[in-house]
Amino acid sequence: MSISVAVTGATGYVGGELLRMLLAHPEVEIGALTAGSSAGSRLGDHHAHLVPLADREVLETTTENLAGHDVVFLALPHGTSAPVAAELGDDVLVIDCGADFRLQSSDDWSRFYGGDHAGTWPYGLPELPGQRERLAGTRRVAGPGCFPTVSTLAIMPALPLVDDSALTIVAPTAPSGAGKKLATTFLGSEVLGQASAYGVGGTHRHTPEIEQNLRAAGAENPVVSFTPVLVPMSRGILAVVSAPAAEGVTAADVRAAYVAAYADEPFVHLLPEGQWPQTQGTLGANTVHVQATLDERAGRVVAIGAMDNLAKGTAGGAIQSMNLALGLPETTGLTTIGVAP
Ligand SMILES: NC(=O)C1=CN([C@@H]2O[C@H](COP(=O)(O)OP(=O)(O)OC[C@H]3O[C@@H](n4cnc5c(N)ncnc54)[C@H](OP(=O)(O)O)[C@@H]3O)[C@@H](O)[C@H]2O)C=CC1
Ligand SMILES: CC(=O)N[C@@H](CCC(=O)OP(=O)(O)O)C(=O)O
Repeated sequence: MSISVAVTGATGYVGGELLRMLLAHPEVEIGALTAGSSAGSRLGDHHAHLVPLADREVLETTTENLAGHDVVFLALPHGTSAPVAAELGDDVLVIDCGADFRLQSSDDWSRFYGGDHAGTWPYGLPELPGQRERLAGTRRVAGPGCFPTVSTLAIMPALPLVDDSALTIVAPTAPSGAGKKLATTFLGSEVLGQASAYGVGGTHRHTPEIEQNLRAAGAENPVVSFTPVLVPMSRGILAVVSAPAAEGVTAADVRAAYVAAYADEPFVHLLPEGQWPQTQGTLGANTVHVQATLDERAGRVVAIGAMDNLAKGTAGGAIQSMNLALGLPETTGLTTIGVAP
């Protein structure tokens, strides 16, 4: 089986990570590579690490250039994906790495993004209950935001054990989450050697997406206070999630819930008791490392997830969804092996 794949936004961070991972996929043949203003350049001018593709020309993102592929990944800025997707046939598997089709509520879309809501596609987080079935055979996938993936997987098993109306998430994150254009405008002197919170006070646009996921995972009335924190690293997120424990919950209950939930998940790695997730172990891998416990004194469950925002957080997760949509084994071409030190 050879699946022809086009990547739009190929010169960006997500496009580059998609191509790095697709090069390792045994069933994939890499077709058109497209972008915006950099059309006409060589891919190697943008991604020196993608040696096998260095001399490939970057094409314009047009319907003609995307025609004839089995799969089209959209790694474009918010609002750019919907018009491109509208021109692609229903038989083509289209996977959007941006936000255009993630939210179910048009009110949430208006409040956090503004403008018209393009619609809702099957959501590319296979670990949510029933989601593998929804992704099987689909020809449209909305790839999740990076904070929603790691936060959801960190706290999901504990939801029956906590008050889900009082969740807090504080998540140190890498500037690469902002994309190449923005990340290269951060001054080194402003990012190196400091940490800075942003999107404070319930304003970050991933807040409704996280709550949507927690509802899908069984939470009745999830209310999340989410604060991302920019820190000096090239990739990675460490999501620290906590919520009041329900009456009578013990540390053993918390551990048992995580063991049961993740025993068979290929890409969620529950660490041995007492070992806490670090971003480094996830770099370049399609994994989330998870640990949780009970803070008995404060009466809260504390759960931590580490993830590479570009790997499982975007490109790897998108390829995992591609595998499911096409009926391939879910793990095909995806690694759980990170990079260290
Ligand atoms: N970075 C991350 O960690 C994550 C990103 N995402 C999402 O993935 C998508 C891509 O993000 P990222 O790679 O970080 O962004 P980048 O800014 O790094 O890359 C954007 C890409 O889109 C291309 N592009 C920009 N405008 C247009 C246009 N009008 N038409 C065609 N191509 C265009 C750019 O091409 P050119 O160089 O020619 O301008 C570039 O290839 C975004 O929707 C983002 O929200 C999702 C989860 C995590
Ligand atoms: C550092 C930084 O700016 N990170 C981004 C993460 C964006 C992301 O992961 O996803 P989408 O943009 O596709 O929603 C942010 O906070 O918006």
